[in-house]
Amino acid sequence: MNDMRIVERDVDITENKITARGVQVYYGTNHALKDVDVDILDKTVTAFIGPSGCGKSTFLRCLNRMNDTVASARVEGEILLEGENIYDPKVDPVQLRAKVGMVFQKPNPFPKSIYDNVAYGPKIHGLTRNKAELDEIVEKSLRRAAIWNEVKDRLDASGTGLSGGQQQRLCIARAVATNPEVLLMDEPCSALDPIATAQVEELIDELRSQYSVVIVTHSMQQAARVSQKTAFFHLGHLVEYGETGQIFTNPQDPRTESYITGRIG
Ligand SMILES: Nc1ncnc2c1ncn2[C@@H]1O[C@H](COP(=O)(O)OP(=O)(O)OP(=O)(O)O)[C@@H](O)[C@H]1O
Repeated sequence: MNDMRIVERDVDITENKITARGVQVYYGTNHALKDVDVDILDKTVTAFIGPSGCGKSTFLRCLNRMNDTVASARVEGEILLEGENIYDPKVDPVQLRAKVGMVFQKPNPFPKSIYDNVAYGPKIHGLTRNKAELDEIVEKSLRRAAIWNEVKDRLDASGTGLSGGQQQRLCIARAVATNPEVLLMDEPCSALDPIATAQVEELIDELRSQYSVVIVTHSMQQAARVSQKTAFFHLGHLVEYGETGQIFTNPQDPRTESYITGRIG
């Protein structure tokens, strides 16, 4: 793949956060993802785009072993997080998911207080020694998710009582509370109105100063607005990966061109 060579040439290898090589995913006999190679960079937003059913979410879920929870799913190949194989039997998937956090399509706060939603991860992973440290992490995470000012006076209120956009930012606060290295977002704005979408997109841009962010989106406009790198998937193949501007203005593969010009979808 030409674009892989461009990335390898232009980017200092130390900036690589995740390296995937020869990744195959099967659901029973359905070969859903075929021989995917990609380098996901640190402090970068990478968008996964492509028509429905092409394997975007499947690949995203490989990156924190969420596919482990699907009985029929089988993953082959190699996925390295900072050089370590995340599928090594020694790796605890729960610990992995603290390092590679995930935000889902539909905001899914726990039916607990706003405070407890954010405190949950640091508590189960033993990241704090006392209440003062936990308070500090909760505040820092809510600030990072740009929702602190809206909730600071009602931290004991239920997370499920917030608006959809606030719930999604609360879920982002929950994901960053365990100090992850990578944030995976599966269509994080699809249940949000345009104002909440704009807020979350702005937040994604801010988050990239600290994390490697990977976002699955159906919206090419969103991919163009928020990402620096884009990967185009089609029928289980990663067809093209490169600079977002280049993918949208000068795609190298005719399938990418057909998709971005609306001829396949
Ligand atoms: N839990 C599952 N069990 C069985 N097959 C699945 C499962 N999840 C996905 N698949 C299959 O894997 C293929 C890729 O699906 P996937 O959800 O990854 O695509 P996608 O590009 O994210 O699609 P969409 O944009 O519609 O969400 C499809 O053929 C789908 O039917």
